Amino acid sequence: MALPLLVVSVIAALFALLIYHYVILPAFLSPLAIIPNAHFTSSFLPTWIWWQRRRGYETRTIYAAHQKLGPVVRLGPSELSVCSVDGLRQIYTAGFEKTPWYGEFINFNTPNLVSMKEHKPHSIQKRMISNVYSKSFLQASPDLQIASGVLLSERLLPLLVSMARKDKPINILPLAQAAGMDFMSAYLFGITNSTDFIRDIKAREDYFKLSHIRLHKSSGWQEAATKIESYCLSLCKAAEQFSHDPLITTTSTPRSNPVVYSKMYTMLDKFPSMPTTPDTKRIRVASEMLDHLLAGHETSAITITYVLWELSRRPALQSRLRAELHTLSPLLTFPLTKTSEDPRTPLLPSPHDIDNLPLLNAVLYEVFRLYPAVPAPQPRITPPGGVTIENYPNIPAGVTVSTSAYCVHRNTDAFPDPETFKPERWMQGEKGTGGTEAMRRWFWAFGSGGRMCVGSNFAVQTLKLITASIYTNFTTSIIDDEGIEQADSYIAGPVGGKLILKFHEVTNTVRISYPT
Ligand code: HEM
Repeated sequence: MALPLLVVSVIAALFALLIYHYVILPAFLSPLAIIPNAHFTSSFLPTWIWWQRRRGYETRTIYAAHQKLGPVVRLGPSELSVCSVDGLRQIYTAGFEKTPWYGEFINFNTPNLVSMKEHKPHSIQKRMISNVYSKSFLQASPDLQIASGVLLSERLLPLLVSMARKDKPINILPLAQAAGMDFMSAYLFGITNSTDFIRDIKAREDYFKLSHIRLHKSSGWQEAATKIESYCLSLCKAAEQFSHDPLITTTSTPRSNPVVYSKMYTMLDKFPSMPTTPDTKRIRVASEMLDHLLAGHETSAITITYVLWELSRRPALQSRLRAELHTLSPLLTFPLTKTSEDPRTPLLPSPHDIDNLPLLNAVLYEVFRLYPAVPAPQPRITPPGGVTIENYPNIPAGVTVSTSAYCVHRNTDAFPDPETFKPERWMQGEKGTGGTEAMRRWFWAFGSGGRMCVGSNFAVQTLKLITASIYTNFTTSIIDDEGIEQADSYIAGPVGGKLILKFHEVTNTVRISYPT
C-alpha cells in the first residue's frame, strides 16, 4: 500500500512541476505574462500560431490581433509580434540576431547574406558588395545601362509587341519572373552570361519547376536544390571566364561586365578570414549569387504583377503616367533609339531622370506598400541580458520577436484608408515625391537596419524602367485576374499564380522634341 502511495505522490509532484513549468510560469509569472495574448492559449502553447502559419493565415491573423490588442502581442509562450515604429527600430537595429529559420536559405552548404545569423561575418560579407548596390553606383553603372538596353530592346519589348499585334493574352507572372531572372543575372554575371528566360520558355519552365519544388520542399527537393546550384555554378564559371578574358565578345550583342560576381570575388582577397583557393572562393561567391537570384527575381516579379494589375484597372491613371513618361529624353518608344557610333547599344533615358518621375514613383511605392512582396514576419531573437520593448520590461533573452510589412503598412496614422490603392498619397510632401515623413518612417517593404534588403535600389531602378518602357508603348487591360489576392506566405504572390492581360500598342505616341 505504501509503495503505490509513493508512486502516486511522485507522479502528482511531477505533474505539478510540469503544470508549473509549462502553464503557471509562462502564463502568470513570466515577464511576458503582462503582454496581451493573441489567443487564450498563446501564453502556454505554441500550437495556435503554428497552426495559423500552417494553414496560411499567419500574417493576417497577427494583423487582426494587433488591431484588437495594440502594438505588442504574444503569439506563443516565447514569441511576440510588434507593430510600432519604435519597436521596429529597436528590433532591427539593436543587435537582435536572425532565428535559425533563415538557415532555409543556405546554398552549397555555405552561408550567404540572407542566411547568416551572426552579426560579424554578416557585416563583413555585406561590406564586400553593398557598394555595387548603392543608388549612386547603380544609376551611374554603364554595365547595368547596357544590360537593361539589351533586355528591353531585344527581349521584352519585341515579345510584347508581337503578342499585342497577334491580339494574344499574356500571363504576366511567369513573364515577370523571367524578366526578374534576366535583369538580376545580367547584373550579377554580365549580359552575355545571363539567363534568357524571357525568350526561352522551355528553359524558364524547367528552372521555375525546380525552384518551386525546392521552395515548397516537395518530393525530390534536395535533388532540385542541387540542380539549381549546378546551374548557378555554370553561370559563375562563365562570368569568371569572361573576367579573365576581356576579349570574349559577340558581334551582335554588346557586352557588360559581371559586376557583382567580380566585385565579390576580388573582395574576398581583402579579408584574411575568407576562403583563398579558387574552388572555395567560387563556392562562397556562388552561394551569395544564388541568394541574390532567389531573393531578387520572385519579389520583383510579384511587384511588377501588382503594378500592372492596378494600372490595368485604371485606364485614366495609365494615360497620366504615359504623359509623364513622354517627358523623358530619349523616349522609351520601341524600337529604342540607337546611335550611329554604336548601333548595337540602345540609348535609354538616365536612371536619375526616370527615378525623379513623381507619378511613376508614387505608383510603385503604393504597390510596395499595399502588396509588399515579403509581407510576413521577419523573426529575430532577443539578445543576452534581455530588453524592454514598448514599455514591456524584462523581456528575457531568447524570445522570438518579429514585425511584418503587412501590419506596418496598414498603420492608419501614416496611411489613412490603408486598404485602398492611392498612389497620390506618395505625391505629398517635399517636392511632391516620397510622401510624408510619417509614411517614410512606416515604409518597410525592404526591412530596415543592418539586415535590410541589399537589392532595394536595384529593384526600384529596374522596376521603374520596366514599368516606364511598358506604359510608353502599350495600354494594358485585364483578361483574367481570378485569384489575384495576395497569398499569406513569406514571399507572397497572387494566390491564383497568374494575371492574364492584353497589351495594345499605343499608336498616337506624342513625341516631344527637346532643345539641344
Ligand atoms: C521588390 C523587390 C524586393 C523586396 C520587396 C525585397 C524585400 C526584402 C526584405 C523585406 C528583406 C529583409 C529580410 C529580413 O529582414 O529578414 C530582404 C533582404 C534581402 N534581399 Fe531583398 N527584396 C527585393 C529585391 C531584392 C533584390 C533585387 C535582391 C538582389 C540582390 C535582394 C537581395 C536581398 C538580400 C541578399 C537580403 C538579405 C540582406 C541581409 O540579410 O543583409 N532583394 N529583401
